Amino acid sequence: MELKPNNSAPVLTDSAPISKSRLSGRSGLFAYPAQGASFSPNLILNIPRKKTGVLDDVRSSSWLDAMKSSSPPHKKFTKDINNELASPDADYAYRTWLLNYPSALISFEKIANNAKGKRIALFLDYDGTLSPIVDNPDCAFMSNAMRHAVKRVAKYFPTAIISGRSRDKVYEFVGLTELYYAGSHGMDIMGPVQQYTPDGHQTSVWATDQQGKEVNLFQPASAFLPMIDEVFRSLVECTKDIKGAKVENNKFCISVHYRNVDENIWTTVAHCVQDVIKDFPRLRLTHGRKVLEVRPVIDWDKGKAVTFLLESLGLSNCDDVLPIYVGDDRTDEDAFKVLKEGNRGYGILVSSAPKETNACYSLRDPPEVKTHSTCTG
Ligand SMILES: O=P(O)(O)OC[C@H]1O[C@H](O[C@H]2O[C@H](CO)[C@@H](O)[C@H](O)[C@H]2O)[C@H](O)[C@@H](O)[C@@H]1O
Repeated sequence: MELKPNNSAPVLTDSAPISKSRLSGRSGLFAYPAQGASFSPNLILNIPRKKTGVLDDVRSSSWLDAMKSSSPPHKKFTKDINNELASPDADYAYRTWLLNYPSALISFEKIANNAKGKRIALFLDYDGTLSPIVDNPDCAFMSNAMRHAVKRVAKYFPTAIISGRSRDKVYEFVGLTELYYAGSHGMDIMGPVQQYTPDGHQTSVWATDQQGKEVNLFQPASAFLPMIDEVFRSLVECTKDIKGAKVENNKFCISVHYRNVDENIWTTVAHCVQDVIKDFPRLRLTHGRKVLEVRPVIDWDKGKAVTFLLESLGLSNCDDVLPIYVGDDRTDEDAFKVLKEGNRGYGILVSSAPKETNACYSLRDPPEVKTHSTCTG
């Protein structure tokens, strides 16, 4: 990929010390010259982390509870899909929850009426939304029918995928050139060349995509690349003897999967992760679906990525634009919140179990997402 820096080159604004050895000697890893790499001061999050006591956190039951509750047991997408709701109690709870978060399929007419005269902008999560949750993260393929539905919808509406995966990986899975892609939970956005410069974001560069088309690359955490690489290698090393553990490099963040690890040793996984990151106060840990995620402490998330893309597309502050975000995970809540707070559009949560959410509607699983996309397109 050829990169062409535009006029608004990143500024060196490292407001807090970071060891020189971690930044030096690895400039080749930067997507654009390390000289221009930035810790944008207004993006740095101030999350105090105690140096001691980190491991105590892991030992506490709240950690284990969070790990246990991070994902319902995934279902095989076969005919017994409703087995999860086999218990009458669970079924009742789900139907009661649906009163507050109605099915986007059943509410399709209402949604279509709201969208009348408006331009829809569609944002989609990948894992658990377009592809089913499976044991091996490398095999989370989307179906051809889903690909076809997304391709069709993207013909009519600007459509972006915002994933926790690396941007390259999610593109490899989806393979559609007509979409915009944001990887690493929105920390790696390949969007349109901006006719409109999103407010206060000076760290974009022009680049060319696989087709040679000019695009805009926004990577607010680019200065963290050497650190992420170093931590990735340490995590691989320290989890190598834990059967079933898998460390995935998502470029600007790292996933440590424990879905296939014996539940009795989940705390061992958590210990390893805490042990590695305790010396990196600029990294933090979050929970995903049977996964611990290590990411830079910057004020950036999927919600900010939605705002950024809407601005880049010239679609923000327009009354005639209706952004819709479809996602299944905690990280998607940031995007639901952004749309809900500004009353700008709405989120659709993909879940087959009741969950607290900022979304307005729900879909049960990826097959329902496909049906909904087919209706929309
Ligand atoms: O933002 P997303 O596109 O939803 O990505 C979030 C994480 O998804 C992947 O992990 C999850 O899906 C795997 C495949 O189904 C599953 O095995 C794993 O347990 C889930 O956590 C991906 O591997 C992660 O890197 C993403 O951060």
